[in-house]
Amino acid sequence: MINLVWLKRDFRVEDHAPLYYSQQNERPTLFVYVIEPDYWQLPDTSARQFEFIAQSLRSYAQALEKLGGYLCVRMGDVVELFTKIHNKYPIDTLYCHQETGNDWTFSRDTRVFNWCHTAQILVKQYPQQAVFRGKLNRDHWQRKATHWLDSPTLPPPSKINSLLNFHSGLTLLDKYSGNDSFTATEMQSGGIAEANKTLNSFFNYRINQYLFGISSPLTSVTSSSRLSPYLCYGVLSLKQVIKQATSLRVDKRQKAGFIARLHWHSHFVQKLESEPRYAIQAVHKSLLNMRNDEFDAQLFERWKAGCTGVPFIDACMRMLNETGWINFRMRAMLISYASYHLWLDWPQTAAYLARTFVDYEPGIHYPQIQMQSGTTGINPFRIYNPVTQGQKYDAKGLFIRKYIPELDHVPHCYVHTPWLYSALKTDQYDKPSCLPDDAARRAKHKISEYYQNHIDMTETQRVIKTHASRMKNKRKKSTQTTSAQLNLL
Ligand SMILES: Cc1cc2nc3c(=O)[nH]c(=O)nc-3n(C[C@H](O)[C@H](O)[C@H](O)COP(=O)(O)OP(=O)(O)OC[C@H]3O[C@@H](n4cnc5c(N)ncnc54)[C@H](O)[C@@H]3O)c2cc1C
Repeated sequence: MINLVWLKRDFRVEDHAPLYYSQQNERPTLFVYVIEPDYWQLPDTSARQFEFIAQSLRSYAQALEKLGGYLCVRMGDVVELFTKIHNKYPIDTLYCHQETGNDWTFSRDTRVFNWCHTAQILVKQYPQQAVFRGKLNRDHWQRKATHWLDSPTLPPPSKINSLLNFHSGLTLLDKYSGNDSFTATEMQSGGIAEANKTLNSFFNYRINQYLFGISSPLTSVTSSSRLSPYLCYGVLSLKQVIKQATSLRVDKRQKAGFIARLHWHSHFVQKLESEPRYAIQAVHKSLLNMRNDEFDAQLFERWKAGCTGVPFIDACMRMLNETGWINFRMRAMLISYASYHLWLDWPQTAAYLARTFVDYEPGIHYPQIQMQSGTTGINPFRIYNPVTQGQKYDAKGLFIRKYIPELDHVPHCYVHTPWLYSALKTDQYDKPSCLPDDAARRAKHKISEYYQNHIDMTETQRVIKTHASRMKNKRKKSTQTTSAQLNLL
């Protein structure tokens, strides 16, 4: 009999519960990662995410080998592959981390665990965030989360009892099985060494600029921690990063701002875990049909390509397309612009953004998308003015000029509003379909009319009870001295 460690989004050897606990018995262990072609066909997945995973898995294989373990990579359906393995090497226990993914991964997990049950294989699943399965009362979440985050982290095992004595199938990582070629030319690299390098540079130097720099797309590239892809694919342990951050001797406000966001990670993922509908439908049931009667495909294409005619929006989208990352405020502005100014329903825009993000984490992504699109029914409308945002966070227009060379010749006073510059030819850079102020006015009118006529307050109470943070009042007090970004939540 063997142990099977099933890797999903957890490519590290430190604080890795499945790896650690699988070595507490005498059985040899097989470490498996399965490339699932059906997953990589989904509209919210992309080649850039696969590339990051492939890099991280290669580095994981090296780390495992140092402990005496070897990695097996296969491509196909997980249940079919596990059945084959089980026929050859009977599996006693399947060890894995709990995953809060999209609808597809949830049904895949259900199939795998049902199969284990039928084949009488024991399943040991461990959380890697402060996220809890099953019906959860939000009043108790904070206490449970604190308890879990305070519990000790696990060391890597000193030695691995491996079934294999060689890595198998690593070359499959060179063969992406998805349906797009959406790679990012300048994306962050995956792997344990890269993760540690990023973490160390942030903790040793960059954290001092954290709250000053995170709002602008220019400065956030270095001021923000840039840990998101390492956290979402489990190259770093969230718990370990929180513990390390807590013991840092740096400016208290910078440290508190960073740690607060690490806690938000689990707070948001818990929303999707508690209500998986978040990924497919408006969470407030009265708002299910708010935007579904009109979807302008042409506007959608212009938004995706960074060609809406509004320079700050377009520069942000082009940066995202090229690098696979942009800061929080600009993500919020991009989706808000699509949902309000362009009145595009969020499921398609959310899938596109997910595909652009190397750090796509469904549990953060969908709740954020719905908050910024006004479909939770409990968050205030966030209709950003892209011109004033641009003037505030890119006062000199450097960011715009970096990503929109068509505007090189436009005088500085028009760089945020080129539609006012009469010498601009439309074959160089399009005019917006509707001026931002007019589009915002129209959206406010539509949304308040819809809310007035359709909102069911019982449903609003249900959403508050299930999902709202119980930290609200405390947080409001503390934000007065920290960052304006906190107010967005
Ligand atoms: C529409 C929208 C979609 C988003 N989708 C994702 C996503 O798919 N994956 C993702 O990791 N983040 C997502 N975010 C949250 C946030 O933008 C990113 O976590 C952040 O920009 C990543 O950069 P960083 O690691 O340098 O962040 P830092 O500011 O350095 O934060 C450190 C970590 O805290 C967590 N964090 C930060 N902000 C938030 C937040 N608002 N909510 C929850 N956790 C947070 C992340 O794990 C992040 O890596 C989204 C935000 C919006 C508005």
